[in-house]
Amino acid sequence: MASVESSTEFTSSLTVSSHLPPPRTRIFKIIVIGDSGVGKTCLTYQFCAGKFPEKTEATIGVDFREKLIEIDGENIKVQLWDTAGQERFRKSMVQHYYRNVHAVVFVYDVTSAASFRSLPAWIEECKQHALGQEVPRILVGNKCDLQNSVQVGTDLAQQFADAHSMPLFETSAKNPSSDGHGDGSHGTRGNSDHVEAIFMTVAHKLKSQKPLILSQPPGGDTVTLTRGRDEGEKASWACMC
Ligand SMILES: Nc1nc2c(ncn2[C@@H]2O[C@H](COP(=O)(O)OP(=O)(O)OP(=O)(O)O)[C@@H](O)[C@H]2O)c(=O)[nH]1
Ligand SMILES: [Mg+2]
Repeated sequence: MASVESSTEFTSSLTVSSHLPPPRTRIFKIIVIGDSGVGKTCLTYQFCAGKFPEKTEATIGVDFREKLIEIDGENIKVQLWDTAGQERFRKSMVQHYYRNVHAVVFVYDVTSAASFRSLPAWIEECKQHALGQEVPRILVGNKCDLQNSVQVGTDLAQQFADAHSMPLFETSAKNPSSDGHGDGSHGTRGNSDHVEAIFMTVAHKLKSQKPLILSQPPGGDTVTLTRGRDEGEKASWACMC
């Protein structure tokens, strides 16, 4: 799979080697997990294609969707892993979902109390795959357009999100500008969150967590790009699978 390396802007105080490779696009791997039917495929499609898919079928294994975005002048590829909710379609793939993942999006359906009750099991799966605390997680309640069928109130979802130190977003993959059904993580909110804003928030968080640091090797006059943390993390960024 493609390697992930870095680029950044250089400050004028540093001498830059003319042998530096051309800037490459960083890739953020974000997995989207939750029960079958909660709308993971629709959410990822809405973010990447900008529309609601006319028809979806249960995801088998995983579908990849990518979108190139720009944050503070840096091009970043957001790679969404739209995972299968059905156990039989995911069991051989699970270990690949979690390998070198940068962020996790947990999705439930606001019209399905069962999908909300499943969240602890999804969190447990993350734990079993030894996901580090530094990996951002967010909680998304989808299908807010179905206001008359809501089974999971914002207060309950917010309590759960707080207990697990995750921000909560409520949205609709179908109608991103539909009215929400109450107050959310951001205080009083009359509208549901836009799908695009949710994934952009995750990307911003990742970018701020993973700054590119310019360092000058002792005695050298060239600039080395590092990620500022230990080698293990650098390796995990350099290899997707
Ligand atoms: N009204 C409404 N329906 C939605 C929304 N998001 C998804 N759906 C519908 O919910 C059903 C399931 O959506 P999917 O995106 O395929 O669900 P999934 O989570 O990917 O399911 P698996 O691939 O089986 O894990 C489809 O019929 C969608 O049209 C939404 O925001 N509002
Ligand atoms: Mg799907």
